[in-house]
Amino acid sequence: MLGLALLFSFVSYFFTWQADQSIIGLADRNVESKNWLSKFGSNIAHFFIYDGFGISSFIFATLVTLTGVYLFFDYTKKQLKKFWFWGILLMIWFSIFFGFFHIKNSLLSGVIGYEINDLSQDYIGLTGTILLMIFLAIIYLVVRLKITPELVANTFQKTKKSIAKDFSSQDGTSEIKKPENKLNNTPTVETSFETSKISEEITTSPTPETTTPIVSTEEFQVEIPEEEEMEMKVEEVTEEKEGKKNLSDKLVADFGEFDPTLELSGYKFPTIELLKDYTAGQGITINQEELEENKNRIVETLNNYKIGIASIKATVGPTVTLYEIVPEAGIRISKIKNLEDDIALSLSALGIRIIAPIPGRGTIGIEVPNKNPKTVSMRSTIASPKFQSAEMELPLGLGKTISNETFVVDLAKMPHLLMAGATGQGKSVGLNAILTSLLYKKHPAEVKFVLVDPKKVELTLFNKIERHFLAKLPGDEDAIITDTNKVITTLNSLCIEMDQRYDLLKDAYVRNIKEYNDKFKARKLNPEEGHKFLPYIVLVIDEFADLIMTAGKEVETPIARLAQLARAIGIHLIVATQRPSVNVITGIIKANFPARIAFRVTSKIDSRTILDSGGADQLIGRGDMLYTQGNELVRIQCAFVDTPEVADITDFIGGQKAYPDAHILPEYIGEEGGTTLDNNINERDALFRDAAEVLVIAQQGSASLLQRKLKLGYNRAGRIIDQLEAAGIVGPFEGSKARQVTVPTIEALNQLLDSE
Ligand SMILES: Nc1ncnc2c1ncn2[C@@H]1O[C@H](COP(=O)(O)OP(=O)(O)OP(=O)(O)O)[C@@H](O)[C@H]1O
Repeated sequence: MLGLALLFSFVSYFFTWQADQSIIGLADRNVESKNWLSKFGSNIAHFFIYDGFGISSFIFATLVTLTGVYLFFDYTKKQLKKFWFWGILLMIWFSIFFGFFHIKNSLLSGVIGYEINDLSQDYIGLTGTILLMIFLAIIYLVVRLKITPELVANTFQKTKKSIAKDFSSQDGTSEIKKPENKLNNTPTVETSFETSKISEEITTSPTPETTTPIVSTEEFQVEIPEEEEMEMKVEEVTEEKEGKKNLSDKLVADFGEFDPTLELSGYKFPTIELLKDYTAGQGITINQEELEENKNRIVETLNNYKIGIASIKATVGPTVTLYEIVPEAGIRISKIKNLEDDIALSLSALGIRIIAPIPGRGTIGIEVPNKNPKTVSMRSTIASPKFQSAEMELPLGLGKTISNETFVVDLAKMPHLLMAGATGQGKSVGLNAILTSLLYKKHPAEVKFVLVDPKKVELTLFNKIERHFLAKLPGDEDAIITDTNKVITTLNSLCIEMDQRYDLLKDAYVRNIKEYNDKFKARKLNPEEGHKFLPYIVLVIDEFADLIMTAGKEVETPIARLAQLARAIGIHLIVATQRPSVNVITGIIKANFPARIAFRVTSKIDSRTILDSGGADQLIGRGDMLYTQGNELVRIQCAFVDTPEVADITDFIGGQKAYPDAHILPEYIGEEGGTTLDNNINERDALFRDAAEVLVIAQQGSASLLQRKLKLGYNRAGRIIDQLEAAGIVGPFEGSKARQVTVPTIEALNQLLDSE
């Protein structure tokens, strides 16, 4: 508004200045001003125009208006600053410039313009002043308006061309010659620019005076690059980009991301109603009497041993209650730990566990079993928000912790799980809970199970979901493996699958299955090059001890290999065993299974084997378990899922549309599959002789020996063994035992081979 007021008063000042001049500065109210804004207008206009910068004060008024607009609309302040800087300079330049015409009209330059002009004429003379002004004008044009000599030359050339065109198409030559001459005669644009300015400023209103020539030159400036240079460049860039904007983007745009679940798009996840709610109406009831009683006994027992307690706190869990005590200052923790049995005796309870100290809390924990333990139902675990909202690749809802929190872990992060527990302590229920968790969270396209069940009865229910969730060897009837020999073949087949997956990952330049699948979903990997969506494979082995007993190293070696390498390509192992003795859970297996679950075991030694510490021997059974992932132990009450519930779930899934077959694992031609005993010398492996020597020296016909000594893959070693059998160097397959070597010495071997 101030800017507009200035503009109005400036404009009207031109008509009324002579009349108002006499009243300037007078505060007399009787005197009237003819200015549109009365005395304010005449005073302010007089100050700016007469005493200040003359006609160029309009630039100032414009700047003030512009500032108002910028502030009102909250535009960038940087641009505004630029306007002010150049506006003020332009105002000074014009007021000095109009100083030349001061005599004719004193309003043009204002006092400041006139004085500066006069001063400079005194010092550098009229010519000097004119040259200086021209110099300043050139600077303004080049710096502010970016009008460079090249641009001017270009403009001239263009105009020349168009004139020449017109010239050839028209007859009236004299008319066109005129402007051409004019253009040629003016060597720089500045001079022509200035003359046009002068004439315009004197005759017309001052506001457009400065802008008209500028705008016209700007138009020129923009036109040239747009027509000649810019377009060419833009075309090139976009062409290149579009060419490179890979096929995948186009495919995704056309078909959307690849959806692995498409084939079974109508698949319905099992509903929560299929699970029973064992806790219905139970809730967590706190038995105050029991709590008080236990507390008193703990305090009493400790007092008997002269251990004072500063404070005691209880947390009631589903099966055990944790009493956290803070001993008085100066009490040794080891003293309390040594009293474990005495406290157990005084509480007359099984399964007391003392945690001294509880990591991260600074207290000592005494876990005492509840008189009335609660069952944690699978239903409550699955329905818990923690499980439902778990953003995990393979979420497992294991049960509830001592503070009644649902315990959910990611199998993909573990990356393999070892479970141990004496018979009847809840191991099979635990396995079912794990499988149920995955069935509730994963689509059949995302995960496949390889189930090994030497007991033959534990996992049979899962047969019903064979064509949805199970993986099997080609040609096999049953997907659930119960036969030891099949286990060896399956494990080796998984090793081949692992190698193949690593090759795919390598080709796709990714490091793990998640990145690979993401890339595949984004259609960046070509299925024609062998790429495919890779489901997670979960290998579950029940009764591992039984397997080790019958197959020994033949099972251990591929398991160790899978455990070491398979995490990145999405093969995860869950191994359960009754007897966690050291010859079952060997060092190499232990090292690769950081996540472990221990149900109740019978001895401290077993507990140490599985957990590397005691504690599992003090559990109370029935799903009471300890979980570790390499660091501290967490006591969990395993979720309970009964066989009829599992049957319902597998019925529900099995009744839906399925894939034509189970997921087929790669074929493994091992020792067992050596049916083609064709003794063809020409088709022998290049390492045939070396392999024969290795076996003869070792007097042991095993494929894994060849793999180790000659650094071979399973496939190749198996093939060589077949060839050796065909050549009569090793005996036939003998189950878990290594084959017999029929050639006693190297000399005999050489003789045999040379005579062939
Ligand atoms: N989480 C649990 N909550 C309540 N009860 C449980 C739980 N887990 C197991 N039980 C009880 O313990 C019994 C034995 O469990 P389970 O069959 O899982 O034992 P196991 O360790 O697999 O035995 P085995 O090794 O002989 O197969 C179950 O029938 C059930 O009554």
